[in-house]
Amino acid sequence: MTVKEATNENRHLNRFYYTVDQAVEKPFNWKQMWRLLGYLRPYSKTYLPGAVIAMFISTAVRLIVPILIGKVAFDHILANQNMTMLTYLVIIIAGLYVLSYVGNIFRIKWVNILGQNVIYDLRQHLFSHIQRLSHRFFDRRSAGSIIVRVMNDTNSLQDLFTNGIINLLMDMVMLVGIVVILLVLSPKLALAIMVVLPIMFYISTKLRRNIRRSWQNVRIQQSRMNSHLNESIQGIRITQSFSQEAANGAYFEGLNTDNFKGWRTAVKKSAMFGPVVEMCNALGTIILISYGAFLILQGEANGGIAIGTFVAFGFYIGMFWEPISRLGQVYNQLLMAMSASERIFEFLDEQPDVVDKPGAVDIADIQGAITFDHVQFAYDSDRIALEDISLDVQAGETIALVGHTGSGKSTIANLINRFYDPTKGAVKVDGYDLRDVRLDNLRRDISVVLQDTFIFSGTIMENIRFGRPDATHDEVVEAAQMVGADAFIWGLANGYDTEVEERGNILSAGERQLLSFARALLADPKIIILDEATASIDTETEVKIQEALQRLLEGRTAIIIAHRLSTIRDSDNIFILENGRILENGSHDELMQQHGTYFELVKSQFDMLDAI
Ligand SMILES: Nc1ncnc2c1ncn2[C@@H]1O[C@H](COP(=O)(O)OP(=O)(O)OP(=O)(O)O)[C@@H](O)[C@H]1O
Repeated sequence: MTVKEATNENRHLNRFYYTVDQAVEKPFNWKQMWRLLGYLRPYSKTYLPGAVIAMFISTAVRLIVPILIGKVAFDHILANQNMTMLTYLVIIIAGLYVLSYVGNIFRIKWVNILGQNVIYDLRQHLFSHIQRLSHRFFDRRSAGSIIVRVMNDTNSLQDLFTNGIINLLMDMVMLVGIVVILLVLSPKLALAIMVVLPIMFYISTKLRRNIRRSWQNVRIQQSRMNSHLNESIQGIRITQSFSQEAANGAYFEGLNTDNFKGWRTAVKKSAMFGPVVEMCNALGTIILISYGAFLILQGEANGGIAIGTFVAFGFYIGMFWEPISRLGQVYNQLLMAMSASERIFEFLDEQPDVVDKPGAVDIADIQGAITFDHVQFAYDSDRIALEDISLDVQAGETIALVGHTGSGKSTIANLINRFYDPTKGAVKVDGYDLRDVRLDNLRRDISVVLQDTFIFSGTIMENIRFGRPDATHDEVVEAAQMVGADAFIWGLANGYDTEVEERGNILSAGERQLLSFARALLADPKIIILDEATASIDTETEVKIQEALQRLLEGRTAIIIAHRLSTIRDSDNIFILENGRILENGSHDELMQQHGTYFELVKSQFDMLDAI
């Protein structure tokens, strides 16, 4: 397949676009800029003034030296052939260059430290803020788009903070300095040369923006390739089992082609910048030589210039283009910073909807009684997930939630954890409305075991310790033994010190669940929620697990969400949910006698087993 075909063929696929919908640049906004500059405040007495002073010193030296060479050396010393003065002058100029060199070294050093610190602070601020946001926030956003903001958007502010702001200051001082000096030396020649200025500024800003957009385009292509690669590797088993390697490969080829073309365009445009600056430089030099020579011939007495002025102009013209072209660059950096910071501030301004209210209390010694008092809940305003749910769970009781997919079982668990607040009614623990209790206090006493257990990268030991980091080695082993996880852990290469990668790919689903049981047991919560927790366990293991569960649940309030009804028959109370409402409830025996929905569910599971 040719490069072109590959691109077109993939156009209809609308995947991996999350990075593309984010604007690359935004108009300048003072308020936002001011907020960004606020991140410099912690360094306003250290690196910031240091960098500014160092910058002023090196800029001042660069501005003074051409005058010393032109006006002092040419027009005075050489005109009077005073060799002693010339020696002094050379020593002074050498000294000034050393000063400028030292100033530059410190400027670069401090500016870099400053920039890195600001990005570090910003990223830290953003991450700790995101960690506090409520589930609703994460419901609306993909992990990819959040990662892009924490990494890429903060990175794109890096240039502004490391070089941009100080360069902006330095270039402005330099430009104003040169213009003033040129006007003082010879207004006529200065104005003639400055004709090139707007042309240069225009070309440099336009061209730079064009180049930057091309590189941005390359970054977007690479981002898409990364996303595709990530998804391809994660989903490789599904791809292979559906024999979709060729289609997937063709899609990658399309992305690769876009990337390839993007690079070519960006490199081509970048190569144009140097020659354009050269041309402007040449134009300025031509004006200087032609009009400057004319003014020299005219003589100082007749409104012309001295030779030293001509020499100084030559130096200044050489210094002119650098700040102008860099100002264009800083301007572009500012526009990029506006869009990146807008996205960062959007996250930072996002307030968690579940927070501790002022005066929130701790439940002194949580017992674990749970009450739902006429609870209504909706994830989105137009779709009710729970309607008029009332239930009472005594401390230490085990209840089960049963119902079809989407009936609201996990939503009940989410409300007990206070991941969301009910839209009507109240959820209470030990009689306390959860909205009046400190979140930390509540969640410390609740453990959730999900069917898709999350395993963090690290050792088995660290994973079990997750909910109680100060647990000793023996306590971890004891917890694992109690839930029957100990045997398989010793079978791993390094026992408890075996490293597992993120999501625990080297473990079976059942093993991951046993780990999460141990994790929950070690955390020693008063309330435990098992959401489909025994679904991945085979029947033989299930018997062991049932015993482990007995131990895990002993003395705790338990909410078990299970499709497999055999796991819940001993529960004190079973609630049957349908479309977010409680249809019936009671013990297994009571419900079986009622011949209602529960009875039908049990019967259908038995029929299924019989059929097998
Ligand atoms: N984060 C969410 N945002 C929006 N709607 C959601 C969210 N989570 C669940 N829902 C919706 O709320 C309803 C109840 O979902 P819930 O997850 O509580 O069902 P469930 O009984 O636990 O289902 P399952 O047995 O499949 O796990 C469903 O209609 C579901 O589509």
